[in-house]
Amino acid sequence: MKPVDAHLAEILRTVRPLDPVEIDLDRALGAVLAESVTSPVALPPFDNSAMDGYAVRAKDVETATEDRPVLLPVVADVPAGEHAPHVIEPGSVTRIMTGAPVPEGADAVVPVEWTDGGTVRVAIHRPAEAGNAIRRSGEDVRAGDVVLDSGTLIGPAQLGVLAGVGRRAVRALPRPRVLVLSTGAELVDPGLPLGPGQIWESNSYTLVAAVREAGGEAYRRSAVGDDPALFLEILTGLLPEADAVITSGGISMGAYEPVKEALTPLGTVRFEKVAMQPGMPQGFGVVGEREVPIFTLPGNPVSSYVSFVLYVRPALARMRGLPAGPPPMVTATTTAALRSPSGKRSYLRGVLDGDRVAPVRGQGSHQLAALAAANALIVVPEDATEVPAGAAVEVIPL
Ligand SMILES: Nc1nc2c(c(=O)[nH]1)N[C@H]1C(S)=C(S)[C@@H](COP(=O)(O)OP(=O)(O)OC[C@H]3O[C@@H](n4cnc5c(N)ncnc54)[C@H](O)[C@@H]3O)O[C@H]1N2
Ligand code: MOO
Repeated sequence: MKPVDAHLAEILRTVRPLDPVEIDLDRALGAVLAESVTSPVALPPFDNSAMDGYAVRAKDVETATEDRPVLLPVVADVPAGEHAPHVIEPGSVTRIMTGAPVPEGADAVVPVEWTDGGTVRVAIHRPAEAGNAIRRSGEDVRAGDVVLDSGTLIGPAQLGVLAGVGRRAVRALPRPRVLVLSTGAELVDPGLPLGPGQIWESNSYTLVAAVREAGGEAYRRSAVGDDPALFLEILTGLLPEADAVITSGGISMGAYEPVKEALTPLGTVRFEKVAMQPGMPQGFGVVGEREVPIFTLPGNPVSSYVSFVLYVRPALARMRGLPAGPPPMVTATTTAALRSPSGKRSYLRGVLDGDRVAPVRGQGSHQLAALAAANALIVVPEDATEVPAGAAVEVIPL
């Protein structure tokens, strides 16, 4: 059987980062920058007020106290967005709002709370030091500064700075478009009634969600049936829109294995047994002229999700231009004894709580509810068949 690490290594050798494209800011969340972004202007672009209050000369208010406020005429109002250049003469002030340009001649802002709030004449009862509540031009970013390096993952704050430096679009690696196809004649979409021998289709829901969580855009085509020709027709029809394909089911030893039967003749997808449980039957390769990577995951629900975590998630990271490797692990103490088949790496479902992990009841690869109760996979190495309670184990948080 093929070792887990060898299977991942083969996948990561095959999968390439997507080509960068121009992406509008509104669609750029989760994309990875393929350019470094500089600011065309200083930020803030002009000296502006950090508070609502009065723009003053600090010297004019230096004697102000609660008992002996300084009385000054208010010569203008400066709301944010104002562009008329105001100048204050010694002994006068303007009203000013947060974000409004500081008038020429003023060197401090007195917050409204230190005044009587007057609009014609204001009584100021606390002095302000020069520079008080003024945000200087360029103190965030200078014109020409790099604000984001190439390779940066665009999250909410990065979108904010892109917009803040006036960018409408960026050159970036897009989020991979992933087609999720589930096969099986016994599958019925949730919401429809079950007939005899049928079950509700769940894998595509798990996998679509997992793709989205991993930064991809997912498209579902559920319950494709068990006919290899129809499977191939559907796959071929949807392939032009996909950067990667995930299938579930139809790859093991049964009489009706549509995925294996349809893809084996192409010669570009390999079906093999990987030394792991769950998830032993695996297939990986490329399809179509664009050599789109395809992950043919086993149909058992726990097997397909575990396979996603181990193989597809790192591959999507590589496609996005992010660091890609095995899932991060932490060490914990198992609260109960564990069993694992010899020669296979087990990924047991567990609940990780601090530095302790408890295996859940129900370790079958069909046990959806047990998977949903877990928040971690407990890794038992190939050479271990039993692990006593209290032993240290490696755990993959989910
Ligand atoms: N003779 C052998 N039989 C099996 C072997 C084997 O080595 N020799 N391997 C077993 C293992 S391990 C697994 S895992 C499964 C993998 O089978 P397939 O990938 O071909 O999947 P199916 O047969 O289509 O389905 C397996 C199981 O999962 C349920 N299923 C499938 N798709 C979905 C879905 N979208 N939503 C919910 N449940 C799904 C399906 O009803 C089956 O119960 O093969 C073993 N057999
Ligand atoms: O190895 Mo299969 O994936 O038990 O469930």
